[in-house]
Parts: sequence; C-alpha cells; structure tokens
Amino acid sequence: MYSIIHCSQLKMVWRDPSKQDPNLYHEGFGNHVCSEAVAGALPQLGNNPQKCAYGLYAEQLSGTAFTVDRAHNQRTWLYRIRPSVEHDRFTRVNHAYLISDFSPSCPDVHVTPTQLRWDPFDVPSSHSVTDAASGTKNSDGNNGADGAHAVTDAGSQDFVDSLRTVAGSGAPQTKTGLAIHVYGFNKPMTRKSFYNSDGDLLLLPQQGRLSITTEFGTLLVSPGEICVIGRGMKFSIPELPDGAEKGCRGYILETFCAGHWELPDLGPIGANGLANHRDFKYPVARYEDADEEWEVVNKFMGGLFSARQGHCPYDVVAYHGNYLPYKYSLHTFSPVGSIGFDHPDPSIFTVLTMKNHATPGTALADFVLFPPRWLVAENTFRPPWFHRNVMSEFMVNVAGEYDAKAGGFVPGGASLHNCNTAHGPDKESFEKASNADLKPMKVGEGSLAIMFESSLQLATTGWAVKESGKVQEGYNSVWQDFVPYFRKHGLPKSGVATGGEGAS
Ligand SMILES: O=C(O)Cc1cc(O)ccc1O
Ligand SMILES: [Fe+2]
Repeated sequence: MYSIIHCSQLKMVWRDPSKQDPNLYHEGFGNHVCSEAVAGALPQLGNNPQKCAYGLYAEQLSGTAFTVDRAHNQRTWLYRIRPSVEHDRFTRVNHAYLISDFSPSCPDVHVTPTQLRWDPFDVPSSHSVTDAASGTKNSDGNNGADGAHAVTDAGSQDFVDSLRTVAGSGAPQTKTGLAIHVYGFNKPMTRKSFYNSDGDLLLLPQQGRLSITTEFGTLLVSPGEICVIGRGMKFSIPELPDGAEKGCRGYILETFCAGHWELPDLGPIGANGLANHRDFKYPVARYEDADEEWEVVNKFMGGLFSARQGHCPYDVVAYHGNYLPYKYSLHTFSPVGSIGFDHPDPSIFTVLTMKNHATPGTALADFVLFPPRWLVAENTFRPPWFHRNVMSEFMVNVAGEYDAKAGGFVPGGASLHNCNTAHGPDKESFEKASNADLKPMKVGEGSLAIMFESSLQLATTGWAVKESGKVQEGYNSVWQDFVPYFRKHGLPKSGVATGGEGAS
C-alpha cells in the first residue's frame, strides 16, 4: 500500500501534453507516487534542495497535521514554476446557496425527520440566461478590509456558481461534520481555479463527464465513477464534455473532519474484495507555463473568497507524495453477499469510509454502492427490509431503477432518511417481493444507486426543501395502507407473553 510508484512512461525529457494518453494514471490506493512531466525535475535526494532542478520552487501541501501517525500521514511535495503564494489579497464573494451553518436555528436550514425524496435538480441548459440561475452575487464587503465583487455573469453557471447545499451537519470551522451539495453547470471555468479549505470533496457525476484539471494533472471522471479532491487542492473544470447541451449534474459529499477516506477493513472477508487498491487512479504530472490573469476561489469557513494572480496555477512540473486527488470506477467494485439466507446489512457495500476515530466502528460517513449483483438467498425477503437506522441515509440514484422502490426514485434524484426515520420497501415492492418466486436473479443490471451514510443527524437547507421545488410532496404516501395480514389469523385484539419460555 505504501510503495513508491514512478511514472513508467518517462522516456524523454519532456512529454507533449497534447499527446498525453487520457487514460494514463498511477494506480493504487494510498500509494506514494512520483510523477515528472520533465525528466529530472524531482530532486534525487530529499525534498527541498538548495536549488531545485530547472529552477523550480519546492512546495509542500499537507493533508494531515505533520505529527499524524505514519499510516495516516498525507502530504505531497510539488515542484512548480512559481510558488502558490504569488497571488493578490482575497476578497469576499457571496454565494447565495452554499450553506455551512447547519444548526437547527439557522434561517437557511429546515429540519424535519420526515422521509424526503427529490426529483432531479435542475441543470441550466446551454442557453439559459436568467438572473436567478446565477449562484454568486456581490456581497456587501468583508470587514471593510477586503473589497467584494461578483465572480460570474448572470445566467449560465460554471461548476462553482452552480453549487447548492442540500443537507449537512456540523461546521467547517471546527472540522466537524459534513455537507451534501448538488452541482448543475453549463459553463466552463475559464481561468478560474477553486480550492476548498473546509474539507475533502467526493464528487459523484450523474450527468456529463467531468474533465478536471488539478495541480497534479488531469482526471476524467464519467458518471459511474467518483473522484476525491482533498482539502486545499486546486482544481478547475475548464471545458464541457462533447454533447453537453444538457449540462453536467452531480452530487458532492464534503467532509469537514481532519481525516481522509479510507478503504474499509475487510474482517473475515479476507484480503480481497469490495473496492480493490489497484482500481484507484491518480493523475500524472502536467503543467502549463502561462503568464495570464487567473482567479483563484477559495471556500474557507463556509464562505467564498477570490484572489487574482498573473500566472496559471497548474504549473506543477513534478510531484511526489501520497496526498493526491484520485478517481475510482464504481464498476470495479467486487461485491459480496448472502449465499444462504437473509438480506445482509448494506455495510457490505462500503466503498470508502471516513472513520471517526473517537468512536471506533461508527463512521462520520460511509460511501456505499448498490452494485449489480446476484440474489440467491432462500426463504428471504430479498429487498431492503423495513428499518430505522441510527445512521442517516442520503441516497442518489445515478442511473436505472433501485430494487426497493417501484418508481419515483428517478435517475438524478435523491432521498434522505434521517437518523431513526422509518423506511424500507414501499407497499408495491413489499407485496411483489414477499410473493416472488425465489429463483436466482440479478438485480441492478444497468443501474447505479449510492448512499452517503452518516452517523450525524442531517439538516436540510431551505433551498433543498422549498426553493428548488424538487421535493416530492407525496413521498411518504408510498408507505401507507399496508395490509395488517395478522388480522386474517383470527387472533384476539390484544395479547401478552406469559414468561421466559421464548428466551434463547
Ligand atoms: O434504505 C435503503 O434503501 C438503503 C439500504 C439498503 C439495504 O439493503 C439495507 C439497508 C438500507 O438502509
Ligand atoms: Fe435505509
């Protein structure tokens, strides 16, 4: 897991980025990676020689405190054309829909234990030009010291403009909690770079492939894949995919805590299975040496701040380290399941976990997948059972149909079943599954549903439950009028156990 990997494609001093294979990645979750776009750009010894090769500047980006134990310590050394610090002062930019205060008394927040389900959130089409579509607007200034300005024109939106917070808990300032956002953009980020000081971002594209430029190189992330961009890493989405008239939509899980995603322990499953190390892909170094006006937007303590700089921030010629953005194809997940009886807990489908080290076994967040799989369990109600989970469950349908819902949970849509909120199969799915012929059957073919599961209670935003207009008002009616079959057995209206005769 902690081996050093060198980019094997280095045959000459410099590689032409236009000829770069878009499928060239380093592989292996948690690896220390060495990558050079110019041979010899990495120091032969140490991290910060008196003079770096090619006159590059050495810069360390840490992802954990310097003192974190070796197994969890993350940092990367960047060798770049200019140091990142060469930028102007930050000015405050208001963003109307990015929320980071989830206390129940906050006016932007709407708290309810009721089951919630959303139709797909809107994505502006390539020609939409309404004011309302713009997520960012001028602020009144910030403490008088920094001026304020808008970062976007009204109308079409880029990735940053389009961010809308749906739900969350905790606060970035104290590095506790998480937020769930949705994006829907139709405009490239032109000479605009973004980094998040509030936490790691797990991006789940649902519509439209993302071409993500990062300081470490490029990641192409299609629906069916996820990517993780760590706290402090700069990135841009500078182009729209071919045929992107419908725009790009996806969900983001932002984790505020100081830790990072880990592969779950496998326990008795053994050394292999679920998400395998080698299927995690890291970008290869790639740089632009350009003196041009760039805007760097930083999300910091829940707010957006913007600074200008006169050079392209993607000027990293070489890097080595283990604090890196990465992508993962959900199609490479190797599921395990019940081959006897009973429907197992969905923790068997955990792709990545964000551990809460204060409460072992109870994750701040788990990223869970419902992959295509065979169901063979005998004498079993095979879909998810009725349950009241102590963890909160935010689900997204990326594609196809989810087996516990007979409709309504549509691709691009989402649902939230909060801490202790009862849910499970709807009436139609219950009747169908409890009378089904239990032949081996494949579920989930061509479909993809995921869950952000959290030990925290999740507050929803006013935008998500009201302004967006996407909440399905009648959702909870799918669980009404279950037949009380018990009554067909002619038993008395009340009863009581007589003693310990049933104890095991
Ligand atoms: O509620 C859901 O659909 C998610 C889920 C799936 C499952 O198989 C078991 C429990 C669970 O919460
Ligand atoms: Fe559930």
